[in-house]
Amino acid sequence: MTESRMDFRKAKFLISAPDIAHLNQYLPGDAGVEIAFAGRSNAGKSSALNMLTDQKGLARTSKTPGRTQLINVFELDEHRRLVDLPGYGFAQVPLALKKKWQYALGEYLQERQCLTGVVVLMDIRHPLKDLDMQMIEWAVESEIPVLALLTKADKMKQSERMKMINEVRKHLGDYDDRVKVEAFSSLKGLGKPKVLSILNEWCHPEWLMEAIAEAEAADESEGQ
Ligand SMILES: Nc1nc2c(ncn2[C@@H]2O[C@H](COP(=O)(O)OP(=O)(O)OP(=O)(O)O)[C@@H](O)[C@H]2O)c(=O)[nH]1
Repeated sequence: MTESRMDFRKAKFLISAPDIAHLNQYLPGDAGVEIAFAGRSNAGKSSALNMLTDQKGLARTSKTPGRTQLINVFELDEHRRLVDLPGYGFAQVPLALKKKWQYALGEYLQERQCLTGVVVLMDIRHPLKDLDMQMIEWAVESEIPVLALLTKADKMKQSERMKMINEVRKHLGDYDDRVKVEAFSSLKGLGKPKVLSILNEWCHPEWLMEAIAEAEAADESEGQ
């Protein structure tokens, strides 16, 4: 049986694609499991990916909002990938360019069959903006589980942090278990074990485990 604990430190950069057409060209088949990281520009997507994989330079971080303009794909193993999506909601970008990224983002979300879970990253100091809510609602409607990650949690005192987590949980309470809410700090590692455990669960859907077990059984009987 295949090991059921992912080693996220093994993540490696696979490709950057400007749109889904390029993604399908590089990665044909739309198969396996993809976990996407989405959020407003500057929410901390790249920093979170680096912290979760213990690799400082895996995803490019920046003080300038709007740096992640491409769909960046990182491979965990032959069946599973993490995806850094273009940030949304950044005003200071020429409209034509913004439309191009937002189109690529929408296209990815709508067309990607292997999308198994979405991490929606929001700065803990101002979460649940309109576009975040749209993203969460879209995922729930599409029956894709969501992890609402409140980033930069180190910028708040523990008591304020707990208050904010509870407020966000209350606000998203109607979605029950379909939307989980956690606080996170890429700077301090706060929330990391909890997030890794959720990602690990998403990496092992029953259908994939069955497919892997079947393939292994077929290999074994061929080898006999
Ligand atoms: N204090 C603190 N700063 C953080 C944290 N995570 C990210 N930052 C900072 O926030 C800024 C944006 O982080 P990125 O990880 O580049 O954000 P992004 O969402 O990938 O940004 P885009 O490329 O615009 O989509 C950087 O200056 C980071 O150093 C955190 O947990 N704590």
